[in-house]
Amino acid sequence: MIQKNVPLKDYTYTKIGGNADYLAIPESIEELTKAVTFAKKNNLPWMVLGNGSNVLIQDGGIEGLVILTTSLTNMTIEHQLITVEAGAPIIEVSRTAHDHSLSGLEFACGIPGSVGGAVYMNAGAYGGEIKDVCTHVTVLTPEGEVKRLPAEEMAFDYRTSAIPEKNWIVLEAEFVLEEGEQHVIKAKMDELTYLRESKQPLEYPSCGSVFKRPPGHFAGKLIQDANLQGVQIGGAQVSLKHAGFIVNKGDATAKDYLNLVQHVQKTVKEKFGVDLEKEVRVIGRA
Ligand SMILES: NC(=O)C1=CN([C@@H]2O[C@H](COP(=O)(O)OP(=O)(O)OC[C@H]3O[C@@H](n4cnc5c(N)ncnc54)[C@H](OP(=O)(O)O)[C@@H]3O)[C@@H](O)[C@H]2O)C=CC1
Ligand SMILES: C=C(O[C@H]1[C@H](O)[C@@H](CO)O[C@H](OP(=O)(O)OP(=O)(O)OC[C@H]2O[C@@H](n3ccc(=O)[nH]c3=O)[C@H](O)[C@@H]2O)[C@@H]1NC(C)=O)C(=O)O
Repeated sequence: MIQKNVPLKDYTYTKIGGNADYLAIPESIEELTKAVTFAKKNNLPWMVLGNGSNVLIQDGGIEGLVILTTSLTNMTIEHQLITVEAGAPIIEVSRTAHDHSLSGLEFACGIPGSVGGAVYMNAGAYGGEIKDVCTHVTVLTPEGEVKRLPAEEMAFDYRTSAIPEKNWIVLEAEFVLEEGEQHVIKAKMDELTYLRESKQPLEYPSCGSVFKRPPGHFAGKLIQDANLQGVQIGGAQVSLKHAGFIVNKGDATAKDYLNLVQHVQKTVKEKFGVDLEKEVRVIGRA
């Protein structure tokens, strides 16, 4: 079940990154807990990877065990409640909600992450956020306990939650939605898909927004106004379509990407006095 020295770049949206020392792809929550036990027994650090849409894995790869959740996709629907395992794509949950005439997850119809990743960072788009609909999260604690916790204990905020600090692994999330009319739900999803496709460079590998919105500003606008669009280091380029994205033009390394991130941060700071904080999670060995 646990493989050694596995390339990770095909598990990420940027198509960048070195190897994991160990990789587990559990097919059940029991197998996931066994993988954590393996890491503990062997004194290895462990981390979770979902859809790989918000990470930049460095070129030296990842020490210890990477647990990939993408095979944990069970979902049940009971009236207005959807209960779903961490590895399911949030896009699938959004589609299922539509199919059952449930409203509240339309905002997530184009969000590329897994349920676990979306909960971990309180994913949001077009005015909606996970915290608007998530009522409970079942987590595995570092001590090995499985706990079903109310959303209040997640401390959801703009692109953050309590999960990283507590070192919890999300196993399952519960979403409570409202009954709606299917054609209205569909119209909203179509509108958001149109907006996303017309504004974001989905034709190239990337990790979405590289920076958070600085208070009072939009990262993309600042980067555009600093004339940074099209600037390229190695294979990493500030997108010509949306300046808040850095795209991989084919052969970018994590080093290229991070050098460009630094260049953008420095230039925006010099021109506008604003600090751009990374939204993407940079992990692994340089
Ligand atoms: N709004 C948008 O358009 C976009 C939004 N995003 C959002 O970024 C997020 C990325 O999701 P995804 O691609 O699945 O995540 P990733 O695979 O990119 O993982 C990112 C981090 O999330 C943590 N994580 C992932 N799954 C779990 C889990 N089950 N339990 C605990 N922590 C977990 C890991 O933290 P650790 O290292 O601490 O283990 C990991 O480093 C989503 O919220 C996605 O919606 C991404 C791109 C565009
Ligand atoms: C892509 C992600 O999420 C996205 C999410 O899809 C969109 C849509 O709701 O809103 C956020 O982007 P964003 O802050 O860049 O929002 P956008 O609506 O695209 O742009 C904001 C403003 O900046 C302007 N803008 C944007 C890009 C650009 O090159 N130039 C520019 O001037 C836009 O015209 C708009 O007035 C999320 N990012 C963050 C960090 O909050 C992600 O999390 O990875």
